[in-house]
Amino acid sequence: MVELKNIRVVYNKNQVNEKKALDKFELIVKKGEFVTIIGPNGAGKTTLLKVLTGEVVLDQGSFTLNNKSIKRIKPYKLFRNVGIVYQEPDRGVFPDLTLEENLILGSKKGNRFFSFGKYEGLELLKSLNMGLENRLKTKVKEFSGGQKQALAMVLASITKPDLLLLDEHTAALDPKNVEKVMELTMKINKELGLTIIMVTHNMKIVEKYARRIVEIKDGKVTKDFVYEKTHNTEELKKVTAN
Ligand SMILES: Nc1ncnc2c1ncn2[C@@H]1O[C@H](COP(=O)(O)OP(=O)(O)OP(=O)(O)O)[C@@H](O)[C@H]1O
Repeated sequence: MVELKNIRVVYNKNQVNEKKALDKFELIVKKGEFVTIIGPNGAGKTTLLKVLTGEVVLDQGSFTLNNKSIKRIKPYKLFRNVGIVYQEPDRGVFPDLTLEENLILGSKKGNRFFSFGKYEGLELLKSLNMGLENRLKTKVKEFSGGQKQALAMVLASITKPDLLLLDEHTAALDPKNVEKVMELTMKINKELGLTIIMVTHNMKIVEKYARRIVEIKDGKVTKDFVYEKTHNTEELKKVTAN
């Protein structure tokens, strides 16, 4: 479970360009939940993800992950407990290594079992039918953006982090690959049971895949509701119209 209480993050504190990016920010995410974060530019979405990865210092408030205060988790531990996939497919993979080497490095036991070729995640990748089945020995830099991003998702998930963050992870992909990567996202949530917080500006994705939607504006949660596709499309329309 993720618990953010009364969070304030201030950039450039005590300078003329001081900016409160999050203020009195509250969010609780249960284990296994899939939460979609939306909001206008500058609302504080990326800052929220930076709080969750431990990249920014809290000016005020507390963040607990599975009942442990992050103040007591060492940064390298947080890195292991929180996975993140960014917009740019190259950021989440090792482009100069082969698919097999990427999977070995990404696996939990990667280092110890390197020579035995043990790795996880290949079945998940194969199930997407993205043409990766027979490309274990191919260098990842030769893959398409969609293939790389699918691999980045798998690498961020196979260690089963307590939390998986997705920062506009489909924004650089063409519509076909957006669908594939979202299919994988839902599998990772449902089949691996990972808790996911996804930031997106893509309202088609919101309409098709979102369940709980949290809207952020001016550093605060302004809406938080479960999107029942048949029931409250009006609620979603109100949010997306802004
Ligand atoms: N490193 C920084 N130094 C100073 N101000 C910053 C910094 N990072 C973000 N900000 C400011 O904090 C506010 C929140 O930014 P943030 O990047 O979290 O918003 P966002 O919702 O992710 O926006 P976008 O959708 O455009 O990515 C903005 O006003 C932004 O200009």
